[in-house]
Amino acid sequence: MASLMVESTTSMLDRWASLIDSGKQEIDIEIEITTTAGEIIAKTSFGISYNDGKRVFEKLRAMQLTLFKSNRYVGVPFSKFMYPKQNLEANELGQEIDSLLLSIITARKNSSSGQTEQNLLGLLLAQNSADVHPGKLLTVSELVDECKTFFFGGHETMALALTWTLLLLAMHPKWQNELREEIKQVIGGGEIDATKLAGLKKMQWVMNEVLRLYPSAPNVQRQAREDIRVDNAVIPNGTNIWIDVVAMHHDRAFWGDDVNEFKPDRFKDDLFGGCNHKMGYLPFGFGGRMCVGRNLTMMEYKIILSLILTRFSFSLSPNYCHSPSILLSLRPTQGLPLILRHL
Ligand code: HEM
Repeated sequence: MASLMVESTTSMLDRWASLIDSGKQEIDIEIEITTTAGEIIAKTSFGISYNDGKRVFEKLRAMQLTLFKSNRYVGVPFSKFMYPKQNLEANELGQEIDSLLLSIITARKNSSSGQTEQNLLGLLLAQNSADVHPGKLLTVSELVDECKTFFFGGHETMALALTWTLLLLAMHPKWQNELREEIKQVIGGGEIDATKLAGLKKMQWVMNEVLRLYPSAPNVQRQAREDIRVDNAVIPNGTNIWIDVVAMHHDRAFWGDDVNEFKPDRFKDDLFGGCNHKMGYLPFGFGGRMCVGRNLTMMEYKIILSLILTRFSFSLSPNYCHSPSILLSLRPTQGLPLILRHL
């Protein structure tokens, strides 16, 4: 997987280099990184090219926009009658996405190398045979659902974590230099060796701090399975609960007076960044449903950021307009224009 990540990132950075050489120093980083993260998940998880996955991404994005308008009413009785147009659109998009994914799965099943490929889809198909798990097979619609979660969950949150990182590093050039120094010491000048990535400790603090200030998954959902008493309030069985991660990560009572400052070293000696509540830091959720992609995220984040930092320095464009907004994920709604320079 690491070599596929390096390949996609390098072609993005070569494109940036050509743009700079042709006199265009300002680049909208958010679009660039989202496209590259999409290409990486398409290749590493499904063994397909970005162009083949592109239609799925486009439909998923359209569905995200449609659902966002009505998603606060998930679980509210009769809510589907409140937004009939959006619900109809979302249903149609859902069916189109299902059939696109189904055609990817069918093509893989029918290909000679399909079930032996070492990517998520290859492994899912190989495991999903009666010889390996008698009686416990996934249905086709469950396979489609798994693929959908990975397609969507596997690139946007990741791309946003990097986008917010580049914003904060552009605002704190001291941290760009600290990370460059660390990359030099840990990785050296040659090709990236994935086994050395764990040594990038400061980069890990930076990632943790970025996900604290701008958690790309801004809330986590749960459903009460029994009546739950919290002080004097009772949350009735069956209630859908949205846990506001952004609010918790910005709570002065948990983090202290410097809560809104970018201070990666708060994670230096503490995995929870000095938060005084054991459930106060939840960028990847918690418990049995915690993000299954978090180790992959750390690897991809470190590879892409190392490659960027060793080729370019960057600062914020005067055209940047700070507008974080929740559209299922936490996004910079006006993009992230940066001024890039060759190192
Ligand atoms: C910065 C990057 C990422 C963030 C912030 C993030 C965040 C999250 C969060 C908050 C959840 C819900 C956890 C819960 O309910 O407790 C989740 C679930 C999930 N994530 Fe991620 N994620 C990231 C990257 C990825 C990647 C790269 C993949 C796949 C390659 C992925 C796949 C999934 C899947 C499949 C689930 C559902 C797990 C389940 O329900 O059992 N995520 N993620």
